[in-house]
Amino acid sequence: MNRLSWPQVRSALPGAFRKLDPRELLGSPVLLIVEIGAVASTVLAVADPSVFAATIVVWLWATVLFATLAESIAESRGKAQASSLRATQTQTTARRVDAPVETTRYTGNLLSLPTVEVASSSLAVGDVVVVRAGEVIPGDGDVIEGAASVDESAITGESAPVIRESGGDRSAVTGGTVVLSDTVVVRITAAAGSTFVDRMISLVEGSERQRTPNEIALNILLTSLTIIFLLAVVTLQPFAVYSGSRQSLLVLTALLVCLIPTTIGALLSAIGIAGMDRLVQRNVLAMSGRAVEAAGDVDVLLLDKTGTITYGNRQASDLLVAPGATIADLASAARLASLADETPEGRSVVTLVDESYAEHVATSTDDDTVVELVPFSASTRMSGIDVRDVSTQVSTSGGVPQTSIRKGAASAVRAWVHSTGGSTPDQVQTLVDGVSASGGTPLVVARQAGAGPAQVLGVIHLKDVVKTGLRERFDELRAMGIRTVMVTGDNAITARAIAEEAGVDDVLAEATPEDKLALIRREQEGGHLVAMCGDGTNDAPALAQADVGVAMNTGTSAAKEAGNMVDLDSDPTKLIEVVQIGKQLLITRGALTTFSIANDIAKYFAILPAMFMVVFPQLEVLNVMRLSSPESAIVSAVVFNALIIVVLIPLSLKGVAYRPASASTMLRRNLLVYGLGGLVAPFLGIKLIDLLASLLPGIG
Ligand SMILES: Nc1ncnc2c1ncn2[C@@H]1O[C@H](COP(=O)(O)OP(=O)(O)OP(=O)(O)O)[C@@H](O)[C@H]1O
Ligand SMILES: [K+]
Ligand SMILES: [Mg+2]
Repeated sequence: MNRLSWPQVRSALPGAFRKLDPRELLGSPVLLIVEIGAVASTVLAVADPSVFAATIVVWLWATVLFATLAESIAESRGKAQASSLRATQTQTTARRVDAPVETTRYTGNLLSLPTVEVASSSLAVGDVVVVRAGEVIPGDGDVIEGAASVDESAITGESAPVIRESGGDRSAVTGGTVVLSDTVVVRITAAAGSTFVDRMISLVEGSERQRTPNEIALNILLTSLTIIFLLAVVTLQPFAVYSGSRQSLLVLTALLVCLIPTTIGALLSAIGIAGMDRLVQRNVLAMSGRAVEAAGDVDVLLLDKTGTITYGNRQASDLLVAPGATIADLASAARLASLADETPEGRSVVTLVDESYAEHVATSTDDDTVVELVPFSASTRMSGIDVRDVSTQVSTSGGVPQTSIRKGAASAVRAWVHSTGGSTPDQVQTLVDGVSASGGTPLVVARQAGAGPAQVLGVIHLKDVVKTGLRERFDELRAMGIRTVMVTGDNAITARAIAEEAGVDDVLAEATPEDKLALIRREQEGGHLVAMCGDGTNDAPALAQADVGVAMNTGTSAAKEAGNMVDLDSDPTKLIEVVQIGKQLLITRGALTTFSIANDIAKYFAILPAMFMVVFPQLEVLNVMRLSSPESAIVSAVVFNALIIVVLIPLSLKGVAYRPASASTMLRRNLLVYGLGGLVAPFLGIKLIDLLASLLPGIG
């Protein structure tokens, strides 16, 4: 929104007139005072008509209208976007699973369950639906079975399809997007009416816009200034009467409007709306204005590793056998421990074994076994399986020969092996360190047969790829004064290898969800403003605690729900733009406040001499502008005061240019430019308008 076009202004005009309703202006006392002044002047002008009075009345109304126009223009882009989003909310038919689905995790073949067709609007939270290729996903939810490529362009504008799959951190799907291939089973997480798209719509429309703490503080300042000037103008009259130059109410109103901070009062709300809009243009949805402002002051950024710094497509690529074990042992155990592991990592282990180690694995299934699944969790950092052979069962409980297999983070599996009385050979640690040093994630596999000590069988090498171009972007963040810290559940060596490759400043390895949360609290207690980028359910507490929590759109519903921003492009370095936009918002508001207040000072020099020149000819020295007549001086000041709002609308929408620099440098520079500019501009502007106004009969 760099330049204002006439059609844009014209389409915003009806809205601007609607906003003239005094009830709409209650939130902005400065504008309310101007409107009351305009009404009073209109009455006075009707009672005692003159060209001078009529001109003042017209321009006082113009002042209020320009202010409401600024807000209306700022809102116009969002309105257009909202209507295109509404188009995605068409009613569809959903295939709802017509049987109870108990667990939130893997449950077996849900596809075989009976389904009924229902309207998408009747879906409730917890319902499970089946979506086939070519069908529209009927509501927001998490994929609980299957994997599919999904076209999310209706929401993200990105035409390349994305993968959504069960179990991992890429499970969330959005209603209104389209499944391109395969079939997925989705558990609905949002009721119709409170979906992601609903939130997006109310966000871009600004219907949920609440004033931020900074905005409220500034409004209080502006209101105080207004009251001070109101008192000053009111007490001016007794002096004027005493000195024999009683002032007309019209002139006093004009003086008041010129002195109160109308410029920033008029543009304040447009600046805020434009800031949110700039984020939306970058595909970032900010659920709170407070978060956008906080982003401007963020100095620590925490990033999850998998899915945030890396592409998050962690795939098993190799099996490394431990001393004393065989490849057959390792391949079979790894496969068994992954059969029920519904994470993408788990599925990739099965794929690797089936594709590259099939000859080593005995595929015969034993009907006499009872299998108990041990699902992966972020706090145990292990997954696996317990197998009991019921054919040799002696009693119903206890005494049953049991085989347990665990795979997971080296430290977690070492602790498990240790608890059974076993130990981890040094060579295994060497294998683990080797995988880690390459930036891979090692999963150690161990097996316990019967009640004996568990034996380490080997290591699975999970490979992941660091997203490209991160290093330069993290350098940029550093230049902005932001420290980047990678927090990961992975081991220290892997963490360091990836951190090195991506170019982050710091790492916290082997972090549980609680550790991530604690780290944020610690930083906040140290006076830092913390941003967090994450995608997983295990990142949710941290995303909620962070001052700016940016959830990746690829992530889970829980993560998107917890954060206060969602990046539709799932790009962690988008935070650079978010920070820039936040800073720009704060700077723009500061700059225009400075300009507005400096501006008003210059108007003293136009109006006060004009009012009192007759009785105090000494005031002539203040009349530095050499304005043609007292009436012309007052009219020029009022006209300038109104026009400066229009002149500054594009800047308040576009924002003041931001360059990476320290806050104090920026502040000094802005005070100079906007303070000085604010002082000088009215002298030139008012003089110019005076030259034109003096041509009008009855004024000049
Ligand atoms: N399916 C799985 N089975 C067993 N262990 C796993 C599995 N997936 C991951 N792990 C182990 O658990 C650790 C933590 O995994 P998780 O991905 O939840 O961590 P995280 O905190 O989200 O960190 P990040 O996403 O940055 O890697 C991994 O580093 C890995 O060692
Ligand atoms: K003013
Ligand atoms: Mg994660």
